[in-house]
Amino acid sequence: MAVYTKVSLKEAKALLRQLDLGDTTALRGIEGGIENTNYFATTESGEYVLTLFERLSFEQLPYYLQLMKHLAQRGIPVPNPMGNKAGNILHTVKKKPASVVSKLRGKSELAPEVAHCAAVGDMLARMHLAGRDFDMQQPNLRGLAWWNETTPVVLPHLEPAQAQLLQSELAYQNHIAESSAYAALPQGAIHADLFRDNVMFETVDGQPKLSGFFDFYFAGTDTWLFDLAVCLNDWCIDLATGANDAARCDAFLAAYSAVRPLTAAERQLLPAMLRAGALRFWISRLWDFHLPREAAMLKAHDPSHFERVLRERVAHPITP
Ligand SMILES: Nc1ncnc2c1ncn2[C@@H]1O[C@H](COP(=O)(O)OP(=O)(O)OP(=O)(O)O)[C@@H](O)[C@H]1O
Ligand SMILES: N[C@@H](CCO)C(=O)O
Repeated sequence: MAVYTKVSLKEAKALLRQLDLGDTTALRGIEGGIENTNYFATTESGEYVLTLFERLSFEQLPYYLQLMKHLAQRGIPVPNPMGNKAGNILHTVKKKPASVVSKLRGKSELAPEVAHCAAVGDMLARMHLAGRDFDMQQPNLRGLAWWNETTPVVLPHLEPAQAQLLQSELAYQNHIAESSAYAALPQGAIHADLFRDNVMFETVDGQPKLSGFFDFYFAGTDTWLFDLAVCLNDWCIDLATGANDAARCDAFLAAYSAVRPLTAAERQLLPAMLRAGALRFWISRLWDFHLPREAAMLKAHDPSHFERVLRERVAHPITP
């Protein structure tokens, strides 16, 4: 259960009252998640999520919280950070950085169908456009520089064929990043980790309705195409084999492009970015698996999944 730091009802009441959210009537620890301490809080004005950040610092958090606030203000369904009278959205509880955000309705859809993929594609494009006038910058901390730094750390743990694939793919991505087509890719604030478990859906009139994107703590400034690729690699593949699912992929891309048509450079580089998206999570999973740090040990994801996805993306490039 992800409650590393216990918060009493009294402590929660004090904070939520300061945020003008009314009296807190219930506080319940949330079991999912491994990074942070999370509670659902019910107050007279609604339901909220209280998070105590166990790893991210006071310096790192403003980018993520301000991005969520910015997107929420522009109608993108994301948790909205609640501010105090002075407008501060980063709080302190038990000496740890803390936030109180609106609770999203619904639940994650872990076996998405075409309709779910279309809904995520549509909202992803809207989110990218809504982020255009967000004025804070932070590099994608799990981008190319991190892949170059981390590859030598994980290489000693790999079989020769895996090491060869990892090194050749990294060389390919460094080469792509130098190209003029890459330089032409539109950039902005991206989520960078929008997997099935970071999106909520509710059912309205028997139909799935997207009710929110959350967990923005890998967000950063990067190409919109990379964000799209990360999504396609999770929402639109067969998890057992890593193979592309053409129907879901087409639906995702069509819905995204209907809101923001892809540029020529984006269409050209989609196959390369699908490989980049697989490489990013292969490396991070290898890193978590072979070099575990405290909390990450609790549920290291299977690295071989993204090795399979990468091999599929190399063997069967898709053309948008
Ligand atoms: N704003 C929100 N609205 C509704 N539910 C939320 C919200 N934020 C978090 N949750 C619920 O809490 C669970 C844990 O949150 P989250 O996944 O962000 O955990 P974490 O420990 O902060 O990060 P990680 O997923 O990286 O371990 C989610 O799976 C979701 O069910
Ligand atoms: N979505 C990531 C975990 C959090 O970054 C993964 O599946 O490896």
